[in-house]
Amino acid sequence: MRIDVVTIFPDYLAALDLSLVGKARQRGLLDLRVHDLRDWTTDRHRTVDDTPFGGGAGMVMRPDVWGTALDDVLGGEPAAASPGRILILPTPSGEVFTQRHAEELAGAGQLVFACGRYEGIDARVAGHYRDAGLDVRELSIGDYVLNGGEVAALVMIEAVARLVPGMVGNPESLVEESHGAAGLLEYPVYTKPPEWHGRGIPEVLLSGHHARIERWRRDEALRRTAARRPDMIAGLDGTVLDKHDRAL
Ligand SMILES: NC(=O)c1ccno1
Repeated sequence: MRIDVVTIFPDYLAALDLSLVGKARQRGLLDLRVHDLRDWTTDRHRTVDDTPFGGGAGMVMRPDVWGTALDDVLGGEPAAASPGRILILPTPSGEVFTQRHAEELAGAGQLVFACGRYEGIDARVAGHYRDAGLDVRELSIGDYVLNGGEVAALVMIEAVARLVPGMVGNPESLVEESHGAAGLLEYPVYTKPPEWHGRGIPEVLLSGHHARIERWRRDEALRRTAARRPDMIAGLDGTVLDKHDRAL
């Protein structure tokens, strides 16, 4: 998978050289490229923004600079001729990014993140590439406002990259995670020492009885989800909950 990030703060993406994503880059699992938007400016001040039409506070990022940058990063072909490519604009006004998005995006050939700053990117940029047939997503990582799209891009890249085959050592570890296939939050986990500040381990986890352990973990996942995210319980497919679950 190729991931491109276009930003006026390339150093913000330095974290992508670390940990799992960094190792994946070294192993050739991810072709991750960070671009400085100002490299596509033509004036000596390397201007990327201007005042908003209609007035108002702040500045808006120019469509002409973004257009030349994205045309280059998208390979210069007509965008529509490139299936498997997705242009992502992180924005607080976007659809909320979820694990389902991460799973879908992990199957793309190329993700291009356009990180806006100031009051955002001129709306014609998204429209131009959408009308050209490119899959354009305006996505938010949550109901709050950041100073730019870089942190949101980091969050989405990590959530996606870890799902790319070969990224995590044991793919099994992805199965029971929160927001995974079961549609629940993950159960509580414990490790050594067996006692800590007078707190022990749930007995069942020491029993070696796998069926009981599995049942306990599912019960805890259901209890935790019902307590913290009742909306997720409401959204469960009716066939997911068995008689025992419903009795909890
Ligand atoms: N909530 C967000 O994803 C966001 C992106 C840029 N500013 O806020």
